[in-house]
Amino acid sequence: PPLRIDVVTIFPEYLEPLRAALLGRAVERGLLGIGVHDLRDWTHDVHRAVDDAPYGGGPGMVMKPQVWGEALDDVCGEHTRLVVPTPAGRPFTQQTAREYATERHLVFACGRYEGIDQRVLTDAARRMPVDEVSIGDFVLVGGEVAVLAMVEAVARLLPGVLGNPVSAEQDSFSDGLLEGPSYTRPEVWRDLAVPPVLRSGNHARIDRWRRDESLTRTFHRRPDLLERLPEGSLDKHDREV
Ligand SMILES: Nc1cc(-c2ccc3ccn(Cc4ccccc4)c3c2)n[nH]1
Repeated sequence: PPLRIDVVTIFPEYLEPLRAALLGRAVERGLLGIGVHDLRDWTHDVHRAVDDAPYGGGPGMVMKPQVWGEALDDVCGEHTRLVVPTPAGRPFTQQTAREYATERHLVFACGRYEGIDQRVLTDAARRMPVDEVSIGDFVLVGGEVAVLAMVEAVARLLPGVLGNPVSAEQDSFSDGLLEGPSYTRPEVWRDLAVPPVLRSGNHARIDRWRRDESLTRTFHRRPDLLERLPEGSLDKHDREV
């Protein structure tokens, strides 16, 4: 059965982009299921309160455990992995996306304010795997944008979602290096010419040139990725680049 994704948020409209374009069509074609739920549907008070002041003081508000507990009781099932975006999370990487693409059911809990009462995650972890994940070392206002990014990264790995599956394999991060530059017509644009090797038809030379571009770009922009390459990833020529 296709992967099912549910998102719980106080701003369901923030997740509308999941209904558009490539992802929207994949849902229409039954390649994955997406449900978006308004957290306030699980409130019982007239003000539909989802937040309260933090114990111990400090700025901002914290999301109430009771409301989240009831929402997750309804939305999560026996095959659910709960994913909670947070600045304090483990890094979400392409490897994480690959793992999530093999799951049966992902529930994304979108926090706002200063976050969700920690007991919600502690309680959920009694029944299901719970991942607190960060999409990068920058601070957002809530989890919704992080969920949009993660859902897109996961969905594109699902069979049939991308037009040309090959490009998912030659991912920026599949050989551990950054993608090099890309070019298309015209051959000269604002007096800038396409690198002649790409028009040579010599595919061995083209592949070597592209790999050299990837190595150079990775060395300059993400030297950390070069440290983490598996042994033997770089041949003698690579090292000379
Ligand atoms: N990678 C990443 C994730 C987030 C994120 C995710 C969920 C929430 C829920 C509330 N906030 C605001 C917040 C700001 C600072 C400290 C604590 C909470 C969130 C931020 N920011 N950056």
